[in-house]
Amino acid sequence: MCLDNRQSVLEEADNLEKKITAMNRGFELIPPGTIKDKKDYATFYLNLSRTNEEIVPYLVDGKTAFLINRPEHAEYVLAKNQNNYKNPYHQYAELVGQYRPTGAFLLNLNRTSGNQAEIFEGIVSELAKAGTVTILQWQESSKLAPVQIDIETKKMMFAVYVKILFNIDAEDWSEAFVSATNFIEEYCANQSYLVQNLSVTELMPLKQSYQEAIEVQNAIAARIGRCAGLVAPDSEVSKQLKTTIVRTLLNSYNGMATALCWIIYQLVQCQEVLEQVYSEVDRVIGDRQPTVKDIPKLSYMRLVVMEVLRLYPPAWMLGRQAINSDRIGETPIPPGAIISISPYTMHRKTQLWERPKEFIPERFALENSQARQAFAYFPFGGGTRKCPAGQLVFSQLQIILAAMLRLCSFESASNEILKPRGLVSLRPHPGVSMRITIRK
Ligand code: HEM
Repeated sequence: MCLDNRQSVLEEADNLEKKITAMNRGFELIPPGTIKDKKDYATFYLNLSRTNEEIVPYLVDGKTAFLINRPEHAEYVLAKNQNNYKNPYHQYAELVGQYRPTGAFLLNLNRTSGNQAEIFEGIVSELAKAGTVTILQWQESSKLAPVQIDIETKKMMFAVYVKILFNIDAEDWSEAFVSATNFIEEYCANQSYLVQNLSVTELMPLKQSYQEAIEVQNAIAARIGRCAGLVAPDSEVSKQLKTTIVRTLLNSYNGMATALCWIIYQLVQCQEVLEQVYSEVDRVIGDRQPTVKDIPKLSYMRLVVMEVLRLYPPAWMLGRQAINSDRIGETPIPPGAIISISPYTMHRKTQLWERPKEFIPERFALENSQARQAFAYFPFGGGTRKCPAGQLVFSQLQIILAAMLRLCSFESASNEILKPRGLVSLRPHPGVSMRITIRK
């Protein structure tokens, strides 16, 4: 572990982070309600999907785009005819990088010796340890003030995945990376609004903060690259490697943190389900750390995780762009057309799901799932670009939740009903604030 590097990246990131948080923390870039439906992208697309049309055309910056509205068409674009649909360039390019990490990049990073099962055991033990340490820290700080779970889960998951993927201890960098990323996500999602509505003098400091936030991400990615030995100690880390590292981290920690946060929120809203989860955790785990062997025994918790990822899929919107002209169902698709495929809207369609707004984990029990159409449920996408972590994500969330719930209980510190806010990920809005106590 390279301590010198670690010290200087900390200072570098810390200075930049101070500037960003001074600019951004505590205020919304766009005053609530200013552009109504459009600012609330998740509701905008949900409303679009409520028509009976098989594909819903809509306008983006004057050009026609299409929202896929049937599972068979999601399957067609994401899998069956995937070669005709590439990832489009969009305003998040700086955030996610031009270079896309693949499953192969992830596998190469796993320098742990041993077979797949041993590697997975290592990941599980890392998650169980992180869940235990974090929940006790949260419980301590909750004595003074409620914990902002939406921010804290991101910091925890960032450190966990830097450890799992790169074998580096990065707790000290998580605050800087997470707040820089939050700022970029917010700025990119609202960029056209800001450009149209702010004067140059108002826009300048935001643009500068945005550049600084990108620098924070890159500085941390470069040090991770060096500390992990992905380049020689004295050589430059290429832009390609930096963006690959940033994007790998965003893919892994951001989705996991968002999922964990929604699960905790949803369980606290539904005490009956929470009680069943507690009794399963107590029966299966008792007073030790959860391990790989517990995963199949935490069967009710798995249904809970699947149902939360139906209601609140963190990767709520997948974008593609047609390369050649095509026909999807009855609809002609011109070359270059943007195609939006949303797990969020598909997971809430009344034609596919009974009582879709309700939280009913039992709908994922085997006997209730067999007749389900392919691509009615696809929180991890589909085809060759499907999430390489895929099904393992359910198990990883089971472990981290079991590690937390066996020790502590959560109580909402606010009566506010959260709304999903669709930026890069589906964030809980305005934020999840909880009190945490040791379970008797
Ligand atoms: C709840 C957690 C997660 C969710 C909901 C999720 C969802 C997704 C989805 C929907 C895609 C496909 C995007 C598209 O088709 O455009 C994707 C891709 C990807 N995910 Fe995940 N993911 C999660 C966790 C993870 C984790 C833990 C890792 C790594 C350890 C990971 C690594 C990746 C990578 C590398 C890709 C890009 C694959 C490629 O393009 O070749 N994800 N993820």
